[in-house]
Amino acid sequence: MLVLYEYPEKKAWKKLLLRPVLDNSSLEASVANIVKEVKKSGDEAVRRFTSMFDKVSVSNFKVSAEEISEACDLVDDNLKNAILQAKENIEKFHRAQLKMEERVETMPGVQCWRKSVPIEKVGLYIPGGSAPLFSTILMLGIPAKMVGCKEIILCSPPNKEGKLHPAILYAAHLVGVTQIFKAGGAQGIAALAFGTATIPQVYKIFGPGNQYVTCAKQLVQKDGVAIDMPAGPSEVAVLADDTANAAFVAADLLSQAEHGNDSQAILVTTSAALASETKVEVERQLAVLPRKNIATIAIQNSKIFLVKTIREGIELINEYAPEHLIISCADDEKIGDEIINAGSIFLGNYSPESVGDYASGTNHTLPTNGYAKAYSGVSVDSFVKKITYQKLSKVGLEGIGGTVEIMAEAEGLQAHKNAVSIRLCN
Ligand SMILES: NC(=O)c1ccc[n+]([C@@H]2O[C@H](COP(=O)([O-])OP(=O)(O)OC[C@H]3O[C@@H](n4cnc5c(N)ncnc54)[C@H](O)[C@@H]3O)[C@@H](O)[C@H]2O)c1
Ligand SMILES: N[C@H](CO)Cc1c[nH]c[nH+]1
Ligand SMILES: [Zn+2]
Repeated sequence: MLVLYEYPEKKAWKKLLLRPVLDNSSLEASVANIVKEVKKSGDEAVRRFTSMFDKVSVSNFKVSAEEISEACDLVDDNLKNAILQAKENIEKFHRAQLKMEERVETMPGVQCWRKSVPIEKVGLYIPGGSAPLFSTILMLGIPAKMVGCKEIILCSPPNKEGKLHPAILYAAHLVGVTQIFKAGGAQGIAALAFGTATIPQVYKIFGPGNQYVTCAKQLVQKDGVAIDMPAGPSEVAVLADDTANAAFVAADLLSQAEHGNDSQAILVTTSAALASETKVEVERQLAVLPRKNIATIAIQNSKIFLVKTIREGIELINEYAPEHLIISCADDEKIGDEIINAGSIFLGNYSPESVGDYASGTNHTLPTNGYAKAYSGVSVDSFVKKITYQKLSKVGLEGIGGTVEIMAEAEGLQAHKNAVSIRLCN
């Protein structure tokens, strides 16, 4: 049952907006142990934790070419066509992000420019604990391939038969993943971070996952591996006025609630009528969901906030910094412009969040747990490094040299000054 908070005071917001998290100390300790073991014992530890958590013993983590071709035959044409349509839109949206930057002459004879260089080896984590999220492969594999990453390594947890879902293998093959491994959870992340005899080490790890996966990504960063962002349990916030439709709002809240027990959905509204109708609708729609058990727990962690004005609603949303925000208000675009903290925004009554999850073109790998205050979702930029270049002519160095000499001297760094002076004297 969704809890309704009527006109909560601002000073209470922070506490009311907390996400449902596992006890952090025990989570970190158990994930740190898994990471340490994989670093020390490689494949043996990955195998051990796979039996422990995925309840299956896997002799060879690597997915063979035969397994891929068998899986491709198993995916029906309807699903293949849907995946192809989604792929086309995701490619279109991400291709528009590829921009060549100009050379800039900051002073006569001083040229500076920046070039995007693909990260050579990337690891894609594809969640598979409670649902095989093959759509995430499109979200990560398409931009990785588009920018030219050479090695694209995919890890995902095996099912009880020790296999990956056929659609995962089909999508991975379609986007050009180079190697696929049946290893999930914190052990899969650690394998990508340190490498094992079977699983190659990568330079950056991408992808969402549950709290174990997200914690592992954050821990391996300390060993010098980059990560995209903390993309943990899914969440959605809806900001609505009395033009919203309660049945649509309830469906949107449930669409994220069904991801996991620790997902969260919140409704912020100025309409008391919408608040109570949505409560009823959520119960009605929830009762017939196949993942009712999961969504029910997530809904218990979810909330409705009745606020006095939309302005107050905007402030509350900016404090919450949701992964997804749906704005179902008459002034959707104007309100959207005032949101400063959100991963991805869906405007109006006909933009359900699940369209962004699969097929509109935007990326669904997004910051959760308030990280949208500082992080963006995955984009083509996530898969490149930007190298800056500069070239000075003699005239250029003559023009800028004095400035550098004065600054270097003021910092007490004589050798820096000398590198300029020696050239100006010759
Ligand atoms: N933020 C985003 O962009 C985004 C996108 C898609 C999905 N998600 C989220 O990804 C998550 C997927 O979670 P999932 O569980 O279905 O799949 P998952 O693949 O992330 O995690 C499954 C793995 O967790 C590990 N695990 C389970 N219990 C454990 C325990 N007690 N100790 C240590 N490890 C354990 C196991 O190794 C298992 O293979 C959901 O929370 C969903 O909301 C987020
Ligand atoms: N809503 C998830 C991101 O939080 C992405 C997803 C994949 N499949 C369905 N949904
Ligand atoms: Zn989703």
